Amino acid sequence: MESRNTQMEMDGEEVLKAQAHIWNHIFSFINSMALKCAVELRIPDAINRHGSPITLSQLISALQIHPQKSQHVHRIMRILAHSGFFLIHNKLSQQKDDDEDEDEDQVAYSLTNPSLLLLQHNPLTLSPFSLFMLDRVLIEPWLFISAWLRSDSDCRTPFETAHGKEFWEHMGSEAKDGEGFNAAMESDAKLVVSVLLEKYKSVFEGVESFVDVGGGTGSVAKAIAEAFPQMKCVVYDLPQVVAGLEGNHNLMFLQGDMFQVIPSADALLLKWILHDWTDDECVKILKKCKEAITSNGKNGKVIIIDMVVGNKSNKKNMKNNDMLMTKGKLFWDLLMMVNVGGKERDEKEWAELFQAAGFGAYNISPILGLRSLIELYP
Ligand SMILES: C[S@@+](CC[C@H](N)C(=O)[O-])C[C@H]1O[C@@H](n2cnc3c(N)ncnc32)[C@H](O)[C@@H]1O
Ligand SMILES: O=c1cc(-c2ccc(O)c(O)c2)oc2c(O)c(O)ccc12
Repeated sequence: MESRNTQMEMDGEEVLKAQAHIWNHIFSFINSMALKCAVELRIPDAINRHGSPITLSQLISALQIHPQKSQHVHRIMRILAHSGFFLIHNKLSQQKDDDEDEDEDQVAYSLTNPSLLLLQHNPLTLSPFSLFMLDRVLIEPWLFISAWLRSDSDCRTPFETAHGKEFWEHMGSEAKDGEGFNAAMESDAKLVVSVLLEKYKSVFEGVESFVDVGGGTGSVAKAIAEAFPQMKCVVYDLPQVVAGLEGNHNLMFLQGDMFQVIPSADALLLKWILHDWTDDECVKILKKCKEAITSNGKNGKVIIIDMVVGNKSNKKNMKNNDMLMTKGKLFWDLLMMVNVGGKERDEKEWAELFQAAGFGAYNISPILGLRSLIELYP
Protein backbone atom coordinates (compact mmCIF):
# COMPACT_ATOMS: atom_id res chain seq x y z
CA MET A 1 0.00 0.00 0.00
CA GLU A 2 1.39 3.29 -1.08
CA SER A 3 0.08 5.45 1.74
CA ARG A 4 1.37 3.09 4.42
CA ASN A 5 1.79 4.63 7.84
CA THR A 6 0.77 8.18 7.05
CA GLN A 7 -2.00 7.97 9.62
CA MET A 8 0.19 6.33 12.20
CA GLU A 9 2.56 9.24 12.15
CA MET A 10 -0.22 11.42 13.63
CA ASP A 11 -2.08 10.60 16.80
CA GLY A 12 -5.88 10.91 16.89
CA GLU A 13 -5.83 14.44 18.16
CA GLU A 14 -3.43 15.54 15.45
CA VAL A 15 -5.59 14.00 12.74
CA LEU A 16 -8.63 15.87 14.05
CA LYS A 17 -6.66 19.08 14.19
CA ALA A 18 -5.47 18.57 10.62
CA GLN A 19 -9.03 17.85 9.54
CA ALA A 20 -10.29 21.05 11.18
CA HIS A 21 -7.49 22.96 9.48
CA ILE A 22 -8.55 21.66 6.07
CA TRP A 23 -12.23 22.34 6.74
CA ASN A 24 -11.40 25.91 7.66
CA HIS A 25 -9.65 26.35 4.35
CA ILE A 26 -12.30 24.63 2.27
CA PHE A 27 -14.99 26.74 3.86
CA SER A 28 -13.20 30.10 3.79
CA PHE A 29 -15.31 31.08 0.78
CA ILE A 30 -18.40 30.93 3.00
CA ASN A 31 -17.17 34.05 4.81
CA SER A 32 -16.84 35.83 1.48
CA MET A 33 -20.26 34.77 0.27
CA ALA A 34 -22.03 35.67 3.52
CA LEU A 35 -20.46 39.10 3.20
CA LYS A 36 -21.56 39.39 -0.40
CA CYS A 37 -25.12 38.51 0.60
CA ALA A 38 -25.10 41.19 3.32
CA VAL A 39 -23.83 43.80 0.89
CA GLU A 40 -26.38 42.81 -1.78
CA LEU A 41 -29.21 43.04 0.74
CA ARG A 42 -27.68 46.30 2.05
CA ILE A 43 -27.96 45.03 5.60
CA PRO A 44 -25.55 47.67 6.99
CA ASP A 45 -27.72 50.44 5.48
CA ALA A 46 -30.89 48.94 6.94
CA ILE A 47 -29.34 48.87 10.41
CA ASN A 48 -27.97 52.37 9.99
CA ARG A 49 -31.34 53.77 8.88
CA HIS A 50 -32.95 52.28 11.96
CA GLY A 51 -30.75 54.49 14.11
CA SER A 52 -30.43 52.10 17.07
CA PRO A 53 -29.84 48.35 17.43
CA ILE A 54 -32.37 46.69 15.15
CA THR A 55 -34.29 43.59 16.21
CA LEU A 56 -34.33 40.56 13.98
CA SER A 57 -37.99 41.05 13.04
CA GLN A 58 -37.41 44.73 12.24
CA LEU A 59 -34.43 43.76 10.11
CA ILE A 60 -36.40 41.08 8.28
CA SER A 61 -39.10 43.55 7.36
CA ALA A 62 -36.62 46.30 6.40
CA LEU A 63 -34.85 43.87 4.07
CA GLN A 64 -38.13 42.71 2.47
CA ILE A 65 -37.27 39.08 3.07
CA HIS A 66 -39.83 36.63 1.72
CA PRO A 67 -41.93 35.36 4.66
CA GLN A 68 -41.01 31.76 3.90
CA LYS A 69 -37.31 32.57 4.25
CA SER A 70 -37.40 34.87 7.25
CA GLN A 71 -36.26 32.17 9.65
CA HIS A 72 -32.87 32.03 7.88
CA VAL A 73 -31.79 35.63 8.26
CA HIS A 74 -30.36 35.18 11.74
CA ARG A 75 -27.98 32.53 10.38
CA ILE A 76 -26.41 35.01 7.97
CA MET A 77 -26.24 37.59 10.76
CA ARG A 78 -24.69 35.08 13.16
CA ILE A 79 -21.75 34.17 10.94
CA LEU A 80 -21.09 37.82 10.10
CA ALA A 81 -21.30 38.82 13.76
CA HIS A 82 -18.80 36.08 14.46
CA SER A 83 -16.48 37.71 11.90
CA GLY A 84 -16.84 41.14 13.50
CA PHE A 85 -19.29 42.75 11.08
CA PHE A 86 -22.17 43.16 13.54
CA LEU A 87 -22.64 43.22 17.28
CA ILE A 88 -25.43 41.07 18.67
CA HIS A 89 -27.31 42.50 21.65
CA ASN A 90 -29.34 40.05 23.65
CA LYS A 91 -32.18 42.04 25.12
CA LEU A 92 -33.15 39.53 27.78
CA SER A 93 -29.79 39.38 29.43
CA GLN A 94 -28.82 42.89 28.37
CA GLN A 95 -25.54 41.41 27.30
CA LYS A 96 -23.71 41.53 24.03
CA ASP A 97 -23.22 38.01 22.87
CA ASP A 98 -22.10 36.96 19.44
CA ASP A 99 -23.72 33.53 19.52
CA GLU A 100 -27.26 34.29 20.65
CA ASP A 101 -29.93 33.99 18.03
CA GLU A 102 -33.16 32.63 19.42
CA ASP A 103 -36.19 34.91 19.63
CA GLU A 104 -36.69 37.45 16.86
CA ASP A 105 -37.41 40.27 19.27
CA GLN A 106 -34.89 39.38 21.94
CA VAL A 107 -31.97 39.81 19.60
CA ALA A 108 -30.80 43.10 18.11
CA TYR A 109 -27.91 44.02 15.85
CA SER A 110 -25.68 47.06 15.59
CA LEU A 111 -22.85 48.10 13.30
CA THR A 112 -19.09 47.81 13.82
CA ASN A 113 -16.25 49.64 12.06
CA PRO A 114 -16.10 47.14 9.18
CA SER A 115 -19.88 47.35 8.55
CA LEU A 116 -19.77 51.17 8.79
CA LEU A 117 -17.29 50.97 5.92
CA LEU A 118 -19.91 49.08 3.91
CA LEU A 119 -22.57 51.79 4.15
CA GLN A 120 -23.62 52.91 0.70
CA HIS A 121 -23.27 56.60 1.43
CA ASN A 122 -20.04 56.42 3.37
CA PRO A 123 -17.66 58.27 1.03
CA LEU A 124 -15.09 55.58 1.83
CA THR A 125 -17.47 52.68 1.23
CA LEU A 126 -16.01 49.30 0.25
CA SER A 127 -19.38 47.94 -0.93
CA PRO A 128 -18.69 48.36 -4.67
CA PHE A 129 -15.40 46.58 -4.23
CA SER A 130 -17.01 43.69 -2.35
CA LEU A 131 -19.62 43.23 -5.07
CA PHE A 132 -17.13 43.48 -7.90
CA MET A 133 -14.60 41.13 -6.32
CA LEU A 134 -17.20 38.48 -5.49
CA ASP A 135 -18.95 38.61 -8.85
CA ARG A 136 -18.93 35.48 -11.01
CA VAL A 137 -16.55 37.11 -13.51
CA LEU A 138 -13.88 37.70 -10.86
CA ILE A 139 -14.45 34.39 -9.06
CA GLU A 140 -14.17 32.17 -12.12
CA PRO A 141 -10.44 32.73 -12.84
CA TRP A 142 -9.62 31.20 -9.44
CA LEU A 143 -10.90 27.86 -10.74
CA PHE A 144 -8.25 27.87 -13.46
CA ILE A 145 -4.97 28.35 -11.57
CA SER A 146 -3.67 24.79 -11.81
CA ALA A 147 -4.77 24.41 -15.44
CA TRP A 148 -3.06 27.70 -16.27
CA LEU A 149 0.15 26.63 -14.52
CA ARG A 150 0.32 23.43 -16.57
CA SER A 151 -0.95 24.79 -19.84
CA ASP A 152 1.42 25.55 -22.71
CA SER A 153 -0.91 28.27 -24.01
CA ASP A 154 0.47 31.78 -23.85
CA CYS A 155 -2.37 33.05 -21.66
CA ARG A 156 -0.92 35.72 -19.41
CA THR A 157 -3.21 34.92 -16.48
CA PRO A 158 -5.85 32.51 -15.19
CA PHE A 159 -8.25 35.42 -15.88
CA GLU A 160 -7.42 35.14 -19.57
CA THR A 161 -7.70 31.34 -19.44
CA ALA A 162 -11.20 31.71 -17.98
CA HIS A 163 -12.50 34.57 -20.12
CA GLY A 164 -10.40 34.47 -23.29
CA LYS A 165 -9.36 38.11 -22.85
CA GLU A 166 -6.85 39.96 -20.72
CA PHE A 167 -8.16 41.81 -17.68
CA TRP A 168 -7.82 45.37 -19.05
CA GLU A 169 -9.26 44.38 -22.41
CA HIS A 170 -12.22 42.74 -20.67
CA MET A 171 -12.83 45.81 -18.48
CA GLY A 172 -12.73 47.96 -21.61
CA SER A 173 -15.20 45.91 -23.62
CA GLU A 174 -17.69 44.77 -20.96
CA ALA A 175 -19.26 48.01 -19.81
CA LYS A 176 -20.83 46.60 -16.63
CA ASP A 177 -17.59 45.02 -15.44
CA GLY A 178 -15.51 48.06 -16.39
CA GLU A 179 -17.83 50.29 -14.37
CA GLY A 180 -17.71 47.85 -11.45
CA PHE A 181 -13.94 47.88 -11.51
CA ASN A 182 -13.69 51.65 -11.77
CA ALA A 183 -16.17 52.07 -8.91
CA ALA A 184 -14.09 49.68 -6.80
CA MET A 185 -10.96 51.67 -7.62
CA GLU A 186 -12.70 54.94 -6.82
CA SER A 187 -13.73 53.87 -3.35
CA ASP A 188 -10.15 52.95 -2.54
CA ALA A 189 -8.76 56.08 -4.14
CA LYS A 190 -10.97 58.26 -1.93
CA LEU A 191 -9.92 56.41 1.17
CA VAL A 192 -6.21 56.65 0.37
CA VAL A 193 -6.22 60.28 -0.69
CA SER A 194 -8.09 61.33 2.45
CA VAL A 195 -5.39 59.71 4.61
CA LEU A 196 -2.67 61.18 2.41
CA LEU A 197 -3.98 64.73 2.62
CA GLU A 198 -4.66 64.45 6.33
CA LYS A 199 -1.34 62.95 7.39
CA TYR A 200 1.16 63.37 4.61
CA LYS A 201 0.32 66.55 2.76
CA SER A 202 4.02 67.52 2.71
CA VAL A 203 4.62 65.01 -0.12
CA PHE A 204 3.06 67.56 -2.46
CA GLU A 205 4.85 70.64 -1.17
CA GLY A 206 6.51 72.66 -3.92
CA VAL A 207 4.85 70.56 -6.64
CA GLU A 208 3.45 72.78 -9.40
CA SER A 209 2.45 70.10 -11.90
CA PHE A 210 1.15 66.65 -11.11
CA VAL A 211 0.15 63.64 -13.22
CA ASP A 212 -1.73 60.64 -11.81
CA VAL A 213 -0.55 57.91 -14.16
CA GLY A 214 -3.27 55.25 -14.55
CA GLY A 215 -5.33 57.59 -12.38
CA GLY A 216 -8.65 55.91 -13.22
CA THR A 217 -11.68 58.14 -12.94
CA GLY A 218 -9.70 60.82 -11.11
CA SER A 219 -10.73 60.63 -7.43
CA VAL A 220 -7.17 61.11 -6.21
CA ALA A 221 -6.34 63.92 -8.61
CA LYS A 222 -9.63 65.69 -7.86
CA ALA A 223 -8.92 65.76 -4.12
CA ILE A 224 -5.34 66.92 -4.69
CA ALA A 225 -6.44 69.60 -7.15
CA GLU A 226 -8.91 70.88 -4.55
CA ALA A 227 -6.34 70.84 -1.75
CA PHE A 228 -3.76 72.65 -3.95
CA PRO A 229 -5.68 75.10 -6.19
CA GLN A 230 -2.46 76.38 -7.76
CA MET A 231 -1.28 72.93 -8.84
CA LYS A 232 -1.86 71.81 -12.42
CA CYS A 233 -3.24 68.27 -12.16
CA VAL A 234 -3.65 65.68 -14.90
CA VAL A 235 -5.37 62.27 -14.81
CA TYR A 236 -3.71 60.05 -17.40
CA ASP A 237 -5.40 56.76 -18.30
CA LEU A 238 -6.64 54.60 -21.16
CA PRO A 239 -9.31 56.11 -23.49
CA GLN A 240 -11.92 53.62 -22.26
CA VAL A 241 -11.53 54.99 -18.70
CA VAL A 242 -11.21 58.77 -19.14
CA ALA A 243 -13.19 59.41 -22.34
CA GLY A 244 -15.94 61.93 -21.63
CA LEU A 245 -14.74 62.86 -18.12
CA GLU A 246 -14.66 66.60 -17.50
CA GLY A 247 -11.99 68.50 -15.63
CA ASN A 248 -11.90 72.08 -14.36
CA HIS A 249 -9.45 75.00 -14.11
CA ASN A 250 -6.66 72.92 -12.54
CA LEU A 251 -7.70 69.38 -13.39
CA MET A 252 -7.47 67.76 -16.79
CA PHE A 253 -8.23 64.27 -18.14
CA LEU A 254 -5.80 62.97 -20.72
CA GLN A 255 -6.03 59.73 -22.75
CA GLY A 256 -2.93 57.75 -23.49
CA ASP A 257 -0.79 54.67 -22.99
CA MET A 258 1.83 54.86 -20.24
CA PHE A 259 4.02 52.39 -22.13
CA GLN A 260 4.27 54.89 -24.98
CA VAL A 261 4.57 58.26 -23.28
CA ILE A 262 3.93 59.90 -19.92
CA PRO A 263 3.23 63.66 -19.72
CA SER A 264 5.96 65.75 -18.16
CA ALA A 265 5.43 66.97 -14.54
CA ASP A 266 7.12 67.83 -11.21
CA ALA A 267 5.49 64.83 -9.59
CA LEU A 268 3.94 61.65 -10.95
CA LEU A 269 1.75 59.30 -8.97
CA LEU A 270 1.66 55.56 -9.62
CA LYS A 271 -0.99 54.26 -7.28
CA TRP A 272 -1.72 50.57 -7.65
CA ILE A 273 -0.06 50.54 -11.05
CA LEU A 274 3.25 48.71 -10.78
CA HIS A 275 1.76 45.69 -8.99
CA ASP A 276 -0.25 45.04 -12.17
CA TRP A 277 2.85 44.39 -14.26
CA THR A 278 5.88 42.10 -14.63
CA ASP A 279 9.36 43.34 -13.76
CA ASP A 280 10.21 44.07 -17.40
CA GLU A 281 6.99 45.99 -17.90
CA CYS A 282 7.56 47.97 -14.68
CA VAL A 283 11.03 48.96 -15.83
CA LYS A 284 9.52 50.21 -19.10
CA ILE A 285 6.92 52.29 -17.24
CA LEU A 286 9.51 53.64 -14.79
CA LYS A 287 11.87 54.68 -17.61
CA LYS A 288 8.99 56.65 -19.15
CA CYS A 289 8.38 58.19 -15.73
CA LYS A 290 12.01 59.23 -15.43
CA GLU A 291 11.85 60.95 -18.82
CA ALA A 292 8.69 62.77 -17.72
CA ILE A 293 10.17 64.16 -14.48
CA THR A 294 13.56 65.11 -15.94
CA SER A 295 12.55 66.63 -19.27
CA ASN A 296 12.82 70.44 -19.65
CA GLY A 297 15.52 70.51 -16.97
CA LYS A 298 13.04 69.39 -14.28
CA ASN A 299 14.15 67.48 -11.23
CA GLY A 300 10.90 65.92 -10.14
CA LYS A 301 9.87 62.78 -8.31
CA VAL A 302 7.69 59.71 -8.69
CA ILE A 303 5.31 58.86 -5.87
CA ILE A 304 4.40 55.18 -5.73
CA ILE A 305 1.60 53.77 -3.61
CA ASP A 306 1.82 50.00 -3.46
CA MET A 307 2.69 47.24 -1.04
CA VAL A 308 6.16 46.45 0.18
CA VAL A 309 6.01 42.79 1.20
CA GLY A 310 7.79 41.92 4.44
CA ASN A 311 7.86 45.53 5.51
CA LYS A 312 7.07 46.08 9.18
CA SER A 313 3.77 47.88 9.45
CA ASN A 314 3.83 51.17 11.32
CA LYS A 315 1.85 49.77 14.23
CA LYS A 316 4.43 48.66 16.73
CA ASN A 317 4.22 45.64 19.02
CA MET A 318 1.09 44.22 17.49
CA LYS A 319 1.75 40.65 16.63
CA ASN A 320 -1.80 39.84 15.52
CA ASN A 321 -2.03 42.94 13.48
CA ASP A 322 1.20 42.05 11.73
CA MET A 323 -0.07 38.55 11.00
CA LEU A 324 -3.23 39.98 9.50
CA MET A 325 -1.18 42.34 7.39
CA THR A 326 1.04 39.56 6.10
CA LYS A 327 -1.93 37.43 5.12
CA GLY A 328 -3.45 40.40 3.31
CA LYS A 329 -0.26 40.84 1.35
CA LEU A 330 -0.20 37.17 0.36
CA PHE A 331 -3.81 37.42 -0.85
CA TRP A 332 -2.96 40.49 -2.90
CA ASP A 333 0.02 38.83 -4.50
CA LEU A 334 -2.12 35.95 -5.77
CA LEU A 335 -4.87 38.33 -6.85
CA MET A 336 -2.34 40.06 -9.08
CA MET A 337 -1.12 36.73 -10.49
CA VAL A 338 -4.65 35.53 -11.23
CA ASN A 339 -6.15 38.71 -12.70
CA VAL A 340 -3.48 40.83 -14.29
CA GLY A 341 -0.14 39.01 -14.32
CA GLY A 342 1.50 41.29 -11.79
CA LYS A 343 2.87 40.68 -8.29
CA GLU A 344 3.54 42.24 -4.91
CA ARG A 345 7.21 42.98 -4.23
CA ASP A 346 9.54 43.10 -1.26
CA GLU A 347 11.98 45.96 -0.75
CA LYS A 348 14.81 44.19 -2.55
CA GLU A 349 12.62 43.62 -5.63
CA TRP A 350 11.51 47.25 -5.61
CA ALA A 351 15.11 48.44 -5.32
CA GLU A 352 16.10 46.29 -8.31
CA LEU A 353 13.33 47.81 -10.44
CA PHE A 354 14.35 51.34 -9.46
CA GLN A 355 17.96 50.69 -10.28
CA ALA A 356 17.16 49.01 -13.60
CA ALA A 357 15.09 52.04 -14.61
CA GLY A 358 17.95 54.42 -13.75
CA PHE A 359 16.70 56.03 -10.54
CA GLY A 360 19.17 57.20 -7.90
CA ALA A 361 17.34 57.25 -4.58
CA TYR A 362 14.11 56.18 -2.92
CA ASN A 363 12.40 56.49 0.42
CA ILE A 364 9.73 54.10 1.74
CA SER A 365 7.12 55.24 4.28
CA PRO A 366 4.78 52.47 5.49
CA ILE A 367 1.89 54.83 6.17
CA LEU A 368 -1.15 53.43 4.41
CA GLY A 369 -2.10 50.27 6.27
CA LEU A 370 -1.07 47.41 4.03
CA ARG A 371 0.50 49.78 1.55
CA SER A 372 3.51 52.08 1.56
CA LEU A 373 4.27 55.41 0.02
CA ILE A 374 7.50 55.29 -1.94
CA GLU A 375 9.16 58.49 -3.12
CA LEU A 376 11.49 57.91 -6.02
CA TYR A 377 14.14 60.40 -7.22
CA PRO A 378 16.19 60.50 -10.45
C1 LIG B 1 -5.44 49.07 -10.55
S1 LIG B 1 -6.03 50.45 -11.42
C2 LIG B 1 -5.52 51.77 -10.37
C3 LIG B 1 -6.32 53.02 -10.57
C4 LIG B 1 -5.93 54.19 -9.67
N1 LIG B 1 -4.53 54.56 -9.81
C5 LIG B 1 -6.22 53.83 -8.24
O1 LIG B 1 -5.33 53.42 -7.51
O2 LIG B 1 -7.38 53.96 -7.84
C6 LIG B 1 -4.92 50.53 -12.77
C7 LIG B 1 -5.22 51.62 -13.77
O3 LIG B 1 -4.24 51.60 -14.80
C8 LIG B 1 -4.89 51.87 -16.03
N2 LIG B 1 -4.06 51.39 -17.13
C9 LIG B 1 -3.88 50.11 -17.55
N3 LIG B 1 -3.05 50.07 -18.60
C10 LIG B 1 -2.70 51.35 -18.87
C11 LIG B 1 -1.88 51.96 -19.86
N4 LIG B 1 -1.24 51.22 -20.75
N5 LIG B 1 -1.74 53.31 -19.84
C12 LIG B 1 -2.39 54.07 -18.92
N6 LIG B 1 -3.18 53.55 -17.95
C13 LIG B 1 -3.34 52.21 -17.94
C14 LIG B 1 -6.21 51.15 -15.89
O4 LIG B 1 -7.16 51.62 -16.81
C15 LIG B 1 -6.57 51.45 -14.44
O5 LIG B 1 -7.32 52.64 -14.31
O1 LIG C 1 -9.24 42.85 -9.24
C1 LIG C 1 -8.79 43.79 -8.57
C2 LIG C 1 -9.41 44.32 -7.38
C3 LIG C 1 -8.87 45.37 -6.68
C4 LIG C 1 -9.35 46.02 -5.46
C5 LIG C 1 -8.96 45.56 -4.27
C6 LIG C 1 -9.30 46.16 -3.05
C7 LIG C 1 -10.05 47.29 -3.05
O2 LIG C 1 -10.45 47.89 -1.86
C8 LIG C 1 -10.43 47.82 -4.27
O3 LIG C 1 -11.14 48.96 -4.23
C9 LIG C 1 -10.08 47.18 -5.45
O4 LIG C 1 -7.74 45.88 -7.10
C10 LIG C 1 -7.12 45.47 -8.21
C11 LIG C 1 -5.97 46.17 -8.52
O5 LIG C 1 -5.50 47.16 -7.73
C12 LIG C 1 -5.29 45.82 -9.64
O6 LIG C 1 -4.19 46.54 -9.90
C13 LIG C 1 -5.73 44.80 -10.46
C14 LIG C 1 -6.87 44.09 -10.13
C15 LIG C 1 -7.58 44.44 -8.99
